[in-house]
Amino acid sequence: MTEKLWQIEPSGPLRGDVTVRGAKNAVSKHMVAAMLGQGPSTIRNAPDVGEVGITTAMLEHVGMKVERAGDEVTVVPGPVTEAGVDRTFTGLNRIPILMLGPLLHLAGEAFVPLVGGDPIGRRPVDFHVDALRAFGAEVEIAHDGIHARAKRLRGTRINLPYPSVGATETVLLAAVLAEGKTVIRNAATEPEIIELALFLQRMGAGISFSPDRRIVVEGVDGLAGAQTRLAGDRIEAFSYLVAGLVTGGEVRVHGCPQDRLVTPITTLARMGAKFEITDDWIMASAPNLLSPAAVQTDTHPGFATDWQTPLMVLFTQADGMSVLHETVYENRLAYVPALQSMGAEIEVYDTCLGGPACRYHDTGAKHSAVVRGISKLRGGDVTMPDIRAGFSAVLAAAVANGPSTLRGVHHIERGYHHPVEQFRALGLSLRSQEV
Ligand SMILES: CC(=O)N[C@H]1[C@@H](OP(=O)(O)OP(=O)(O)OC[C@H]2O[C@@H](n3ccc(=O)[nH]c3=O)[C@H](O)[C@@H]2O)O[C@H](CO)[C@@H](O)[C@@H]1O
Ligand SMILES: C=C(OP(=O)(O)O)C(=O)O
Repeated sequence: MTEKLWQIEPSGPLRGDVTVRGAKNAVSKHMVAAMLGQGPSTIRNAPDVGEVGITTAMLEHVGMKVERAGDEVTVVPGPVTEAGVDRTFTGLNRIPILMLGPLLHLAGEAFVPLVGGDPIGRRPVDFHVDALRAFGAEVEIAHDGIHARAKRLRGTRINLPYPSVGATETVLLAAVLAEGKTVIRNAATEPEIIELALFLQRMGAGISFSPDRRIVVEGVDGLAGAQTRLAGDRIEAFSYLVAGLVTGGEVRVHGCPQDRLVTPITTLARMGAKFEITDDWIMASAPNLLSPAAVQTDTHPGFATDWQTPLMVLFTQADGMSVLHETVYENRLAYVPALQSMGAEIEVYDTCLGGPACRYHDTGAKHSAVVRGISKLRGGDVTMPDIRAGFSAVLAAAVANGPSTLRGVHHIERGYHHPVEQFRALGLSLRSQEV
């Protein structure tokens, strides 16, 4: 078995232009929604990432046709040939759980294997299961996945215990073709949810947004195919802006609208970063040493958990003690030992630091961090545990004193569009090797 690894030499300030495409999750979810159309749907500005390949194979397995041409993905719905996602997809990503609702609409029954995604917490799917049961589906949880059955889903009232992104999407995908009205309370409002809802509306769904995290869906009898162009990935955009800042350089990110980055731009500006923002691009630079900060991750419009890992590396280069409180996933600081092994002075705690108590306050989960800057980082040999932690390892390697070897590169390739080319264009000495 060969392993791909990246050899990184610190190369001074990273400078230049990066263009981001749509988010890995957004493409996959639009593809799942497209299964419900009575004609083909086309999704533009799709990134060239591993995640799209996985989701393509899942859709093809159940009978859909998927065509890729440049940055376009076209889904041509066909009769469901297999009312379930194959067990070979177990653990590959989190998309199968979103296919339950659509498969129930199309085939009256569905099986999905255990979902994966990054190992950043327990990530249960109880909200999804409870919601589908509320729609009238019979759902049985087996050791290897979830079986569901329903003649016709009926609109219902769902009050999510937490504004879960995935569960809100499960409800949307079930509600659009359910009989009657569905009201989702405590819905997630992340830009990717709005983007998916707009696409469903284009397909003919009856969706309205109400104040206080409430979404109302009037079920319709059929949906048509639709076309859309995805907005740029806000996680990727933020990560490259930080790549410039952390190395004392300046990265100009194209393709991600400013309104997706309001919160982290303000966070970085409070630390002393200077921004130039136009309708087409955003550029960040740090003329002086950055100040430390206290940041708590949260659901939208708060500071997203997926922005946390690059910020942690930036904290190691800020002038003083910073605090990070992760409130979305209990195990999302599991990558900290890798940064510590490269010299980062970070301590993790099981208490809620720098913000009010969160769901994890008495669980023993180490979900707060205190970071001492400026930490002198040294090169290391690090295995990436997940996609966002992987990006932080690249940033740490870029500012370290000495070369680094990074393993587990497939995590980054699952979601970042052509990362080797992007980093090299910014001036990073990065050698990709199969060993
Ligand atoms: C494929 C995808 O879109 N991934 C994103 C999605 O993950 P994902 O949709 O899995 O994240 P959720 O918003 O559902 O999770 C938020 C919190 O709710 C909990 N929860 C969720 C569902 C459930 O049934 N029960 C439950 O307890 C989770 O464990 C977590 O603590 O949103 C996250 C939060 O913005 C992002 O970090 C991920 O990149
Ligand atoms: C956690 C993430 O992805 P997934 O939910 O697919 O694991 C992520 O994109 O940061």
